[in-house]
Amino acid sequence: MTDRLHLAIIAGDGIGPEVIGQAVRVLEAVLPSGVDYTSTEYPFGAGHYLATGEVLSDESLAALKQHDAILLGAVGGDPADPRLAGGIVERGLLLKLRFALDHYVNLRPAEIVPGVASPLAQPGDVDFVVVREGTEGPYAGNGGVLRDGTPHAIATEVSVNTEYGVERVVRFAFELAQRRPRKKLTLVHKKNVLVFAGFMWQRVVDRIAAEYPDVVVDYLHVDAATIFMVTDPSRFDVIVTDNLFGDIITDLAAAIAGGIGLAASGNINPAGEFPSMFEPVHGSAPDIAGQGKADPTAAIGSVALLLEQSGHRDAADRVRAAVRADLDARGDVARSTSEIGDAIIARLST
Ligand SMILES: NC(=O)C1=CN([C@@H]2O[C@H](COP(=O)(O)OP(=O)(O)OC[C@H]3O[C@@H](n4cnc5c(N)ncnc54)[C@H](O)[C@@H]3O)[C@@H](O)[C@H]2O)C=CC1
Ligand SMILES: CC(C)CC(=O)C(=O)O
Ligand SMILES: [Mg+2]
Repeated sequence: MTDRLHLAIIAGDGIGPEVIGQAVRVLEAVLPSGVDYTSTEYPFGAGHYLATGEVLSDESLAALKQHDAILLGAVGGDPADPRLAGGIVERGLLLKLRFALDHYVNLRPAEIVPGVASPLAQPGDVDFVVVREGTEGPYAGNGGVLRDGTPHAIATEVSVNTEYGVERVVRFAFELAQRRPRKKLTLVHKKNVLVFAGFMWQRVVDRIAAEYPDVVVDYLHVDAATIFMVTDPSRFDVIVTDNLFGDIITDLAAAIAGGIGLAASGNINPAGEFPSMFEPVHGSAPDIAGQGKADPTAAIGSVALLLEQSGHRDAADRVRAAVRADLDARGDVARSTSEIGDAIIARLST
């Protein structure tokens, strides 16, 4: 346990500030009194970029590195705004942070808890964790356009997979699987077509599996994984996968586990060389921004992951218990963002 938490808050765009407002209230309500806690808000996001021209300067990155953890809402503005073309904020801020802070583990748990309705006809057990690689794959920025603007333009987006990068995230996933009761790890890839990267992932999994003989190892092509996530989610325990597949299947995982408004995540730098960053799986949801409709539960669940990673396990458990109690009592009554925050805070045990 660390007794210092100097937190950076990037509330971001759209519903980001709405959900982060509630998440910070919860965090501050559960932090043990002896912790040296400070919070610093940073304005980064699409709005800040449009107002100032800064996405994330080197000085800002250096300032963020001084913190113990980062809590992020969501970034991204109107996709139709030509000034934001090319994912300038998503890539220049969010991905830049994940890469610069070496967040090679993108941890995304999915669980149906009592009181939560799943759209699945027969929900079964949804209780798995996706370990998504966070620094490589097609998101690494290796690509370009030839003959741009002509009828013969060629666009490439190269998936980068290093043995080093794959090995460290696969090892993390095995460690996690070994600590869980079912001890099962599923590699999700597309090795029947993406043979160069897929074979590397499989080879690394096979090699590391020898060190974890009590972990059952499975493989699924990503397309089949989406079938089983809907028809038989109980077959998953820990999933390890690359950056792109992990992005896609975790929105699906969120949907089957009660909705994107509930899905928390952590961008983890396991060795603690750099601050880890915690954020809901969802984006800035411009379609509901400013209406008090956003569910802050995903952001609050991300606070639980932050507390856990910072060594405050009791506080993390208190947040999770309060979220569970609230979900169990929620019913069909529509509540505003702040009403959900109030209800969860009221359920925090002492
Ligand atoms: N980590 C991040 O900062 C991310 C940013 N984005 C960015 O966010 C913007 C919008 O992206 P979309 O593809 O529309 O994905 P989105 O996740 O923002 O929204 C998808 C759907 O889920 C709903 N939704 C999302 N969060 C919710 C919540 N907490 N409560 C209730 N409903 C919620 C939205 O209203 C929308 O109908 C884009 O600019 C995108 O690039 C997208 C994903 C992640
Ligand atoms: C906006 C993307 C860069 C990120 C994303 O969708 C995610 O991490 O889930
Ligand atoms: Mg996503």
